[in-house]
Amino acid sequence: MNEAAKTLDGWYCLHDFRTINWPAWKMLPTEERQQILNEYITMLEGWDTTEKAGNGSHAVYTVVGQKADIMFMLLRPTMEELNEIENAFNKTRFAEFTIPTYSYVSVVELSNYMAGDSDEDPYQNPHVRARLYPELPKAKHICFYPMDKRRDGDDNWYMLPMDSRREMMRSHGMIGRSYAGKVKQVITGSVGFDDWEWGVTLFADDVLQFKKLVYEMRFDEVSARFGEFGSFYVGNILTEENLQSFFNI
Ligand code: VOV
Repeated sequence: MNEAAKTLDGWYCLHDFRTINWPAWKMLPTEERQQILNEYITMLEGWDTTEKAGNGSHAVYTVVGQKADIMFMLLRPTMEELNEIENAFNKTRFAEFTIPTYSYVSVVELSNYMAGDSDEDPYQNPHVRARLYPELPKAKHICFYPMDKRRDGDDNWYMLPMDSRREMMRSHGMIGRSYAGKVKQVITGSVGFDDWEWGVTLFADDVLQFKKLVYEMRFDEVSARFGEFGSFYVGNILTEENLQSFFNI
């Protein structure tokens, strides 16, 4: 049997995409809209408390285009907690004015392609921990898409020997590293959890860097030969400061 890459797995991850039912939202009296927003803000403050305690992280972005209006990215130590947050959100009054459009379930993942030989427990390494249990950056922009590695005839990633895969991942990592300080990536594994094999979430203050990075990677063998991609979602951060104007009618 071919050697499977070993993964380190961190926090569980839910990407939740919603459109806003603007016609219904518009029908509400201003005061009621504000009450609903206050309840929503209270929920976000709860998430902030969890984040500050180091027990999870979250990101809230508006989505450009018609695939969704807002997206939540939630990280928690267990699948149960993700489900609890999802259910709690669905029971808020605010959720009554949202329509789910897409969701993605995964877990923060690091593979051992780049790992050196060491006897230490990687889960105790602070650098590894910072990547498995990340505080999501408050970057201006987010880009999310799911992807697979191809399994088709001669282009079957899963039939390649470990050394070939490692070599290609090294090249992938080199391109990625040249975007250090411009794009931060969070790779989440979703084999057995959702319809694609990975979720790719990118954060940047300059939105154009997403296009440059993804385009450059298309010429790199691992993406050129083996990458298969789902829908792309791109958006802008929804902070507490711009939340009022976003929901204002
Ligand atoms: C922002 C830059 C960036 C950087 C630095 C980076 C580096 C690295 C390293 C070093 C490694 C391997 C070890 C590990 O950490 O797991 C990976 C792993 C991975 N990547 Fe990556 N990647 C980036 C960015 C980055 C992008 C933009 C994409 C999408 C590809 C594209 O064509 O659209 C991607 C995908 C992945 C995936 C799906 C995996 C897991 C593959 C597997 O088979 O297991 N990735 N990645």
